[in-house]
Amino acid sequence: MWCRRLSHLQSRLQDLLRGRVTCWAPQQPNFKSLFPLAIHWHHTASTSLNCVWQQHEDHFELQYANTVMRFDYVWLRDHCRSASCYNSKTHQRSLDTATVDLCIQPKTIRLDETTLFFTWPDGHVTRYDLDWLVKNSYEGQKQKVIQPRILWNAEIYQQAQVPSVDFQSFLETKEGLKNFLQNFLLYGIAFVENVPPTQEHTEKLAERISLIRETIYGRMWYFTSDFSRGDTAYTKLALDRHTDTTYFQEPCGYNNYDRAVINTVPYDVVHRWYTAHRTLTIELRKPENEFWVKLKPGRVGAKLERCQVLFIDNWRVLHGRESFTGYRQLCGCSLTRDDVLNTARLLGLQA
Ligand SMILES: C[N+](C)(C)CCCC[C@H](N)C(=O)O
Ligand SMILES: O=C(O)CCC(=O)C(=O)O
Ligand SMILES: [Fe+2]
Repeated sequence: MWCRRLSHLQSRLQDLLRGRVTCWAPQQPNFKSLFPLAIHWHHTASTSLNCVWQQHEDHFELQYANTVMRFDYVWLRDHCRSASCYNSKTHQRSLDTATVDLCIQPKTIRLDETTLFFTWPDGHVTRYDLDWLVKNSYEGQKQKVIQPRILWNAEIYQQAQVPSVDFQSFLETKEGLKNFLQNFLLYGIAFVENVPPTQEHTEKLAERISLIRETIYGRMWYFTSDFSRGDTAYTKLALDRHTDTTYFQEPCGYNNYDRAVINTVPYDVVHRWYTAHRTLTIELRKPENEFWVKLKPGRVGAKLERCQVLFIDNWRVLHGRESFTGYRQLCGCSLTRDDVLNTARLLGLQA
């Protein structure tokens, strides 16, 4: 009898969790006697809402919008949006999380239309809209569409024929900026064309999407092969693929030239690192993984021509150059990742 009831109960619970049952009352009057811990399954009045929830000993379980979510009670108290717990003007928490009892459980839970009301032992009431819970739950986040990233090699990128964005459109239209950022997020590189070949215009472009990051090389850098800095970038030498500023606590990404002495791990770990480094380097140096771009010069002699600006996501794409002869000048800057992603999000992109 016990195992039958149990299997019967389990199958009903599974039905419930799979959303096949929208409202279900225990079959036997002495249902509570079956389990030491009564399982409170609650359901909505209208089946259209199709919301089922259960108050467990240590968490709250909610099935809604085809998602089964589980919430810790401290989390439910901590994320309260009541006037005393949350500053809706600044979107900041006023509640001191450290004052929430880690063993807190709601005294009552009530669903009214699409709002759940949790009443806590001290009488405080927290209300959650069901859609807010889906959007902010761990299970809801997992389903969220994340910004796709297209992994590419030279052939894939060339075939993609990714359009550059024109300088004017990038600076003056939301569409132009959004298209640029969409490509940048997808591929990790993106071009702006027809840019007047001046540091000021390059700076204007950069400030359109981010704050400019001041580094030891200055805010906007304008450099040539004059060895004005003790760095091979300021020479005519070829530079193998790399990213810059790896010696900073908040680097753009990693770089073999600037790598300091490895002395933070014992020799056997060092050897594993070299093996991994070799695997990565071999992959990076495969010709099919190299995309060569001949940057259009903006100034040839006294002649000024509009040129292009290349944005690189240093966390995804490395850069380098061939050795060269003659005079060559490059202007650019480093951007702060948070601000680039923030601009993309403000335009509705998943960044
Ligand atoms: C010339 N420019 C200012 C662009 C940066 C030079 C960076 C040099 C250094 N090797 C590094 O990788 O950080
Ligand atoms: O000269 C170039 O094209 C790039 C040099 C470089 O990698 C750098 O300055 O960080
Ligand atoms: Fe570099």
